[in-house]
Amino acid sequence: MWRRVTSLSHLLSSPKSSPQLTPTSYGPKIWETLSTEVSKKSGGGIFSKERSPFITFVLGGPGSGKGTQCSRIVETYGFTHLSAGDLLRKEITMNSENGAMILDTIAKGKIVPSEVTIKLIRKAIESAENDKFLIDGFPRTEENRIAYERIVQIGAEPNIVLFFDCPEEVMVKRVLSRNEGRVDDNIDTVKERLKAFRSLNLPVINHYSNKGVLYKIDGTGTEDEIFERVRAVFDAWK
Ligand SMILES: Nc1ncnc2c1ncn2[C@@H]1O[C@H](COP(=O)(O)OP(=O)(O)OP(=O)(O)O)[C@@H](O)[C@H]1O
Ligand SMILES: Nc1ccn([C@H]2C[C@H](O)[C@@H](COP(=O)(O)O)O2)c(=O)n1
Ligand SMILES: [Mg+2]
Repeated sequence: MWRRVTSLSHLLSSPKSSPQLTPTSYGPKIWETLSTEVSKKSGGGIFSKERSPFITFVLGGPGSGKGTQCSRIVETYGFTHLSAGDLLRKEITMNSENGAMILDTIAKGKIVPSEVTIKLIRKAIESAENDKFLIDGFPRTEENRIAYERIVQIGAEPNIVLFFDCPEEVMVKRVLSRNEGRVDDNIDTVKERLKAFRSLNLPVINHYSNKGVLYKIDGTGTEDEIFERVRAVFDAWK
């Protein structure tokens, strides 16, 4: 298991309330004890004492650079990258049972019901052998977050939450220059996605800030400059 080895307090986002749970306040030993107790009582979430992976949620508005930075983290630190958006888009491509509903929702810049997204994430985690995951673009809403906590049960809190903080005009410019044929990369849908980000995702980000696990990263500058900021977080764990 990765343990934090260096102080990161200068990177932690300011908590909204106190007292705070900081990453050091639940070190591996106490964690193992708690996991065992919960495991005896619970009906079996996807993690167990034998398997409690290191989970990083990667959050930020549309075009804030989540996917780009996740690729760099994968290369450097060996995480498995699970993008909620990519998992949903795959359902559209495969013309699955929910494919049409997902397409309609994404095209409108809205959020897909949590039970659909969580099933895809669950399946992806269960079929991977890695013990380090980057879950990109999830949880997007409080409903997403609660759905995750229900299926995970043990270790419901992520170890780290990265938040790429970026001005809206920079995000819009990046999304509109992305040339990947995404149905939601147009100005009308981007406006809706920004609205959804402000009203639904910011409360989730605040939740993790209050829990003391949020690392707010300046998402402006070049990809290399941003990755240097990301490295400061991951190099402090091993
Ligand atoms: N630092 C950067 N400077 C300029 N362009 C960037 C930077 N980081 C990413 N990009 C480009 O901006 C676009 C959006 O980046 P990316 O796909 O990583 O964002 P995202 O947060 O995953 O967005 P979404 O939520 O829409 O999936 C991409 O075309 C990417 O190549
Ligand atoms: N938890 C999620 C993640 C994504 N979606 C939908 C809505 C997003 O606008 C779209 C694209 O996601 P992205 O690739 O930008 O992360 O996918 C969702 O409903 N729930
Ligand atoms: Mg992305």
